[in-house]
Amino acid sequence: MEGLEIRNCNSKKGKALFATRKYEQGEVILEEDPLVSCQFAWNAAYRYLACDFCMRPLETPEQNVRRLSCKPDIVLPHSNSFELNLECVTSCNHCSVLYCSESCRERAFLTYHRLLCYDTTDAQHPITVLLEAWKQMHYPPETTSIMLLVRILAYIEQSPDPPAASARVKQFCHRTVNEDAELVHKLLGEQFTDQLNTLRELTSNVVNGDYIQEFLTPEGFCSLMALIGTNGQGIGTSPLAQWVNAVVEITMSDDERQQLDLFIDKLYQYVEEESGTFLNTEGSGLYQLQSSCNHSCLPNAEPSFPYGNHRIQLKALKTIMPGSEICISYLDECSLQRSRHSRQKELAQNYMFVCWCERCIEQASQPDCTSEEEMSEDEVDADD
Ligand SMILES: C[S@@+](CC[C@H](N)C(=O)[O-])C[C@H]1O[C@@H](n2cnc3c(N)ncnc32)[C@H](O)[C@@H]1O
Repeated sequence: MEGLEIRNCNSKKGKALFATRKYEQGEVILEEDPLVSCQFAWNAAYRYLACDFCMRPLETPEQNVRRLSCKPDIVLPHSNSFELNLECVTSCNHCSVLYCSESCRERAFLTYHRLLCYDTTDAQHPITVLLEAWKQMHYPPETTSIMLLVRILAYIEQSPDPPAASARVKQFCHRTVNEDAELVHKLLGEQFTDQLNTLRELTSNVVNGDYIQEFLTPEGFCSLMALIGTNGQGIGTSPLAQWVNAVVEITMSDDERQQLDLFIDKLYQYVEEESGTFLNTEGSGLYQLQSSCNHSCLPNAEPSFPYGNHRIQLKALKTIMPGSEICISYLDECSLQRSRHSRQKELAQNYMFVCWCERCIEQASQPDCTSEEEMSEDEVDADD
């Protein structure tokens, strides 16, 4: 971990990632693969075809946009600017799960799949039953997946050194028992206690063993749910988004560019109309270094998925000096432009913390400039 260190930041933010050397704007700070990752259950149900291990798309951008927009005749120009090698696609030797390569198949089997191999067409199989229960409790847009939790448990249980694997999992952001319960309540809604018990029972039918007993108690399971809710990083590997990124780089006349931009806007509109919420992130993963990155409303780094799979890259948005904390934004561009009041509200509602970033601390001493529109949204919220 050259050039970086994880250490305690303060009592408000907990652990944080710090630079131990200078990073120039645009420089890659880190790249890492997740401990485990998985597709969201609803995305899989909508046949979002991706490698079961690394989430690389297993369909071309054209196939992807035709399916998501329900327009089978759409033709994407410059399709050759996006290469998708589907020749190496393979499946598990024992079940029908698909992988983009032999290497992903082997790594999945070694990490968790040995314990989770099952006939995906068997409606009675404990994994199918668990996924169906999860889908009924957690409608899109999903923010995490019960499969991520199941893969963590299988990862510990089939590890050559289960206590060490369990310790690695426990290093992720930790909260108190009450905070865990509050977070899971938020994740599952009003029925949370019953639903948590159902999920716990169904999960222990899927994966069980000596080394994971502590995670299958009511408290341990709640804590693991909070762990995936707090640390799960959304993974975006949409082939359509990758095609858009590739065509933006092509040199063309202003006229052609304008036509192409209009065409892209229309594509997104079609997709949004048919299956909007399935477009942006297709799953989530648990990253050891990345998950120690705190949020800032003035971020100095940005994560992306440049390889079209679950490998994350963190790049500097500005020059970062040694000793500085490296922060990303948990909010989207649009929310970042809003007042402190609105940003704090969104972070509290979606991530359950009060933001102590530099920008919020500085703005706390100034009069809040919440717009009338934001105020009236708050009033609507308050009425709810
Ligand atoms: C993915 S973890 C980041 C690492 C975390 N600080 C730790 O100690 O493991 C996300 C959690 O960090 C804390 N956090 C992140 N950004 C924060 C901020 N700007 N202000 C206060 N707490 C923050 C919140 O508790 C949040 O749920």
